[in-house]
Amino acid sequence: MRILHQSQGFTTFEQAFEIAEKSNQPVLYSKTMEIEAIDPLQFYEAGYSIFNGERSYWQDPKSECTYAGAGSAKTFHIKETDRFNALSEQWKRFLKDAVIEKGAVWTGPVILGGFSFDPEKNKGAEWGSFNQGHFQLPAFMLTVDQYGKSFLTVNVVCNKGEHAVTVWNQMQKQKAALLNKTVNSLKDVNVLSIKECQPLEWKSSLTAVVERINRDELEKVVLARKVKVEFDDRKRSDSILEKLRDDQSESFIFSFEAGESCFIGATPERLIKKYKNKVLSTCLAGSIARGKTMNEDQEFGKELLSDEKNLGEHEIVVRMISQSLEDLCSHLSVPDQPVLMKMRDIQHLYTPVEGITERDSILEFVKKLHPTPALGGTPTHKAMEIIREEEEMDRGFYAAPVGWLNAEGDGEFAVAIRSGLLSGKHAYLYAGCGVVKDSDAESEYQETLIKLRPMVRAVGGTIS
Ligand SMILES: C=C(O[C@H]1C=CC=C(C(=O)O)[C@@H]1O)C(=O)O
Ligand SMILES: [Mg+2]
Repeated sequence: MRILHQSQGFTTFEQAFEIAEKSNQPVLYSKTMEIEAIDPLQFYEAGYSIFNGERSYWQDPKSECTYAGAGSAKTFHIKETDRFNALSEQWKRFLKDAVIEKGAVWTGPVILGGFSFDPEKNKGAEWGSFNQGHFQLPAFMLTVDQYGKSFLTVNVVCNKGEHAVTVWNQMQKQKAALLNKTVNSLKDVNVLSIKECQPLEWKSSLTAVVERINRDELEKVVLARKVKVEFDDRKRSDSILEKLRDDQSESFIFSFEAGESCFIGATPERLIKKYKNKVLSTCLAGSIARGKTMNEDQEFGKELLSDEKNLGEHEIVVRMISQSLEDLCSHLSVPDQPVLMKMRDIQHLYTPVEGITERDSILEFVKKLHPTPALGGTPTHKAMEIIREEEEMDRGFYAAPVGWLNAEGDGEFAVAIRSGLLSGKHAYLYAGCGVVKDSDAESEYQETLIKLRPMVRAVGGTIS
């Protein structure tokens, strides 16, 4: 005799199998329950032994909603160039017959992941696991809401021919293992070297691009570069997340594992947030260092707020984002002036843009907005051409949309700057800067150094 603690959960679980049996299609079963409060990072770490390579993490700056995912009920490997529509269609199709017992607002089936920056760029070998889009529906997803309440969503794909009791028992076993796991302290991994990839070539290419801007070929382009870090062993994303959480609480903190690789970072830049009919985007461009004293910091802030070069860099982003959102929103509110956003190492010009919309899916907004001139340039097409020509590297998911999406089409995406790729005993860290007519190669280079600092520090290194 099989002993099974049959609950309401099991009855609906069986229903999902019945639907799968009849339709001959996989059917998602998704159930959420409130659980004892748990630190999402502890949950992420607990997932390591069973689900290494299939974990995800997302935290917004206000910790309104934090997700930690362990295991994959379904991975969406997006290969199509039109990656936003491809994911949208696959997600809708996948949810068609789903049986969902949703508990609270940020729970239920949620996919987490990101897209490539530019599908037309030749793929770098280090980005091999990520395709044009990589999203995971976690088998076990922890949600921690703004009040600190914790919810566990369990997602199972039910297939024709499978035995409901067997699948249920296996899921219960994994759940118990995950929630009861004690986490050991992480082994120290040392940085052997940090190498800036072709910094001199990057500076000369930037100077050449400024000349093209002065010849009116385009108005702005963001040029990025890469730093390669070597460790004496594999660096675990858990320890990096821990540092980013301590250091970068004003940022979106994310980690997406794809087998042996992991894309991880702490970005201050929201692309779009959608909840029901409300959307919010933020324009972030124009930068200056933090001061060493409070006085100096305020002076730097004032200087940034009145600096023509930086205001120009910023205004181009506000213009493009406002125009793009106008097409998708019935009402839009755009402040006249930027304000400062201060992070540990850097301060930026910041303009929030809010709108009201009738559109169903956040992916429509992602498609319309990416790449904004904070990461691409303007005119977009010309800027992308120049990035393809001038940058020696493949950006992969750097500077591209990363985030999450739920069954209602709501979600939040940020642009993945201040980020890096973990691959084997290496990490590749990225930073870029907005190049405009008044740009100077040396100061743009210095700006990228500042932007690299949080990730270099988080992997255990230093950079000047
Ligand atoms: C492209 C990056 O930053 C963008 C976001 C904020 C400020 C920027 C700037 O001032 O150049 C960039 O547009 C990066 O950090 O890699
Ligand atoms: Mg700049």
